[in-house]
Amino acid sequence: MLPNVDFTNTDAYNYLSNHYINIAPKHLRDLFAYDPHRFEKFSILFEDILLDYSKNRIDEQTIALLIQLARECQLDQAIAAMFNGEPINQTEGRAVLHTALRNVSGTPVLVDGKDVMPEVNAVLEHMKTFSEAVISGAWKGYNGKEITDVVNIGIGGSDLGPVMVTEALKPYKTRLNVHFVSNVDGTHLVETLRELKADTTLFLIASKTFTTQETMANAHSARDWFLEQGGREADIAKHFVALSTNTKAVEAFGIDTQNMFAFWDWVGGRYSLWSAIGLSIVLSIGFDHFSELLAGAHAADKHFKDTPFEENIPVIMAVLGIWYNNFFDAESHAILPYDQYLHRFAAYFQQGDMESNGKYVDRNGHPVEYQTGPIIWGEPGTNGQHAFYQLIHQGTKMIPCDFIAPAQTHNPIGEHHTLLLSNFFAQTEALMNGKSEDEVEMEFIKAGQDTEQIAFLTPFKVFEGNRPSNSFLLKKITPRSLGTLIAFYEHKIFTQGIIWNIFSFDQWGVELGKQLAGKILPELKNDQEIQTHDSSTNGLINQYKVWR
Ligand SMILES: O=P(O)(O)OC[C@H]1O[C@H](O)[C@H](O)[C@@H](O)[C@@H]1O
Repeated sequence: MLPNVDFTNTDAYNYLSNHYINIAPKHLRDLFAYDPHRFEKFSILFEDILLDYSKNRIDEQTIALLIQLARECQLDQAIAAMFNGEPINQTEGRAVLHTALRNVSGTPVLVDGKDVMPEVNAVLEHMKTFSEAVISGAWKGYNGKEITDVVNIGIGGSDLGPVMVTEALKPYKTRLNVHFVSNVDGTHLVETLRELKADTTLFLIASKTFTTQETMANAHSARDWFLEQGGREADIAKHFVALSTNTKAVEAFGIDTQNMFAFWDWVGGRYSLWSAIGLSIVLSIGFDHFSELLAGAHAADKHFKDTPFEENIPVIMAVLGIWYNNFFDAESHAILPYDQYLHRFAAYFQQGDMESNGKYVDRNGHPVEYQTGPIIWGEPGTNGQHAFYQLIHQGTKMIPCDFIAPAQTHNPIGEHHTLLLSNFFAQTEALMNGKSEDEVEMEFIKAGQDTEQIAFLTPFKVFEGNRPSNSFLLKKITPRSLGTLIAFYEHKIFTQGIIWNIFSFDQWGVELGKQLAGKILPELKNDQEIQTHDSSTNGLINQYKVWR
């Protein structure tokens, strides 16, 4: 079972509250000036990933107290409970074992006394043989042609992870073109299918529950399209496979269960890219690269489980987030990859983090009296610099940022990568140092600006700095390093959920909208004026009925 500690009642929280008063007025520039060893003290190298967290508003005592906080919240016990397959997702009565999906060590993992690894490995073997057949062209469509295009139909966790990873690992692409359809807006499916041919297209219907409205609607329309384009009912087995935990619903849809890739209720949707839901990834980059992705994540799992908290990357990421969220009142956290291939990384962790820790009820069922999960957002650099960085540099909100960049690019053309990396280094330095009044004035004087203009313009050109960031420098984005990085973020989210004493692995908050949409749907099927809702909802629905 999970521990149950109100972190605001711990000794560490008390100490941190006092310590905050001491740290808050200090400028990072000064902290660096006082201590030339900050980088050595506050950075961790793991394989080909360097985390530099020295540009945070911390000193050694801050980290010691934050680690004490994690200890007092019994994080070690919680980690053991997760890895041991205890039903830590208590509101759904389930274990949380995405770590078993990448347990390449072969050691048994028990759920209710049963080792799940043989089943995990059997599905992986199925994914291997199937993907090899499709990639090699041995798997033929109904006209005897090779598959050229794969369309993954899924949403949320059954979409975002595979999209993010296939984009991130495009340099490893097989000959298959993999597409993703998630939105129930028909435009998504129509635009995706426009260029495709039924006899060379393979559909993956990806849904843990196989009941999700959007996915089922898209799957049925994809099947209609397939039949309209010349495919027959008997050909469906060659062109539709299911990735799901729900065998009955897969059968009811008409997919041969031979072509079903199973996973289990102990895999959370937003943690499922490592499971059969990753089949689109396997088809996109090949099974060997997928195995490396799993191995990278497994290495991160071992690091998280076995490393003292002081040197533990996910724990450090998590407690720094707590420091800003609960002491500095930061509301959001930006993820800023300086790598075009990682352009969906922040979007992926919007679900990963916000669906996990966007909760106001603690593990006792009581409303919390403190802040929980932050708003996660971000876009790749350098694009973001020309869009929203203004607010990060000179806005009124504190936005802790994670900067991520590879030292080596997959596309070394001209000076591009050096230009990119110069921006990556410059941004964290600028956020940290800022630019003082003196510096601004000196610049003006050098440029020959007149005194009146200098007095007027200086305040706008000053950057207060002292804005915190983490830097992840990776040697290169490879399947292994990406797997490790994703798993670090997953464990960060877990750690924060433990400290906030919330359940990170359910998502009841998405149900209300679904229920109400279900109620409204039949009301849209006639032309009668609606009066069953509040005046706003009635007004909107009735105007829609006039215009449609
Ligand atoms: O995989 P599915 O069962 O289709 O679920 C898809 C998604 O829908 C739900 O609304 C949940 O909020 C997500 O966590 C889940 O990933």
